Amino acid sequence: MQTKGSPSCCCSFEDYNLTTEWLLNHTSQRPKVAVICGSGLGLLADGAANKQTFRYQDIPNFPVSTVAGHEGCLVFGTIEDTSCVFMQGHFHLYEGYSLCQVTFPVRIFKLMGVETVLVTNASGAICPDYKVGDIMIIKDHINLPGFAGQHPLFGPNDERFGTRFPCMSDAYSKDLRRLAGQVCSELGCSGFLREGVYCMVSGPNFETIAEARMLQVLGCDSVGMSTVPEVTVAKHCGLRVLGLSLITNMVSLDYSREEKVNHDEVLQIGKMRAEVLQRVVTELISRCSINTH
Ligand SMILES: O=P(O)(O)O[C@@H]1C[C@H](O)[C@@H](CO)O1
Ligand SMILES: Nc1nc2[nH]cnc2c(=O)[nH]1
Repeated sequence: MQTKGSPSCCCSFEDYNLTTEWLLNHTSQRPKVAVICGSGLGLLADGAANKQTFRYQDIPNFPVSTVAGHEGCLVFGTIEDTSCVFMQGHFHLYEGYSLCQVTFPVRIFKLMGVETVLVTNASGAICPDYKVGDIMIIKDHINLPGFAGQHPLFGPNDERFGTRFPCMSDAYSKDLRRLAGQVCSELGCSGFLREGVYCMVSGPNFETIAEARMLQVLGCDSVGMSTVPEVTVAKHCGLRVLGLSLITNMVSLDYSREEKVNHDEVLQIGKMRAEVLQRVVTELISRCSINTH
């Protein structure tokens, strides 16, 4: 596999197979659900039993995490009867990875037999009604880097994974969104639960005020630097997807605002909501297997 920064797909089917075989030979778990933990949300794996952990650096072909709040571990475990895999830390374009590398684990999960992917992230609120600490069920997304030619499915299409022109109008499973809403209200989260549109920008800088205003006009409720490539690749290869975004800060839409967002604040809000998010994720997974596509 090529290293950082390749413009289109740099991973061959053999690369994916090699990593899949390695993992299948090193764990007896056969995960059905994969959870991708966003910034500061690695604790989501704590609800699993029978855990087995691999560091990314020890897994052949796996990228490594370079950002604070991303532990860089793949954790296998079980929640009730469901075998799961958790990514404690995921990869970003701004780290210098190609989108093929960013999304590499998703295809590994597919080859391992995963059927459902639960993506989580930290994002800033564009919608002025949102509050810090809100949990937003992702209803839809805007792939801003994709508009500019940074797309994970660029290059020759491998039909073994999916079609050349995947439909994205139903990227986030309606059934899973409904289930997430139910679980959140049963767990007492209705007061800080939202459903909205997530927009990906490449980062690493946070938005200028003019950019934030543009995103608001475009219909975005929140903005972050991840998730969309993973969801696109997951949908391409037929996985069903649920996305949960933790609102960690309000994005400035006004030149008079004095607050300045920073990554430490993002991680701090992650810590504040980690426990409740963990309960939501654990409950969702335990009910996932009895809810079909
Ligand atoms: O990895 P996610 O998308 O959860 O984290 C967001 C985007 C940046 O990585 C980081 C900025 O604080 O938070
Ligand atoms: N682009 C972007 N990413 C974020 N991740 C967490 N907060 C933010 C934000 O305000 N903007």
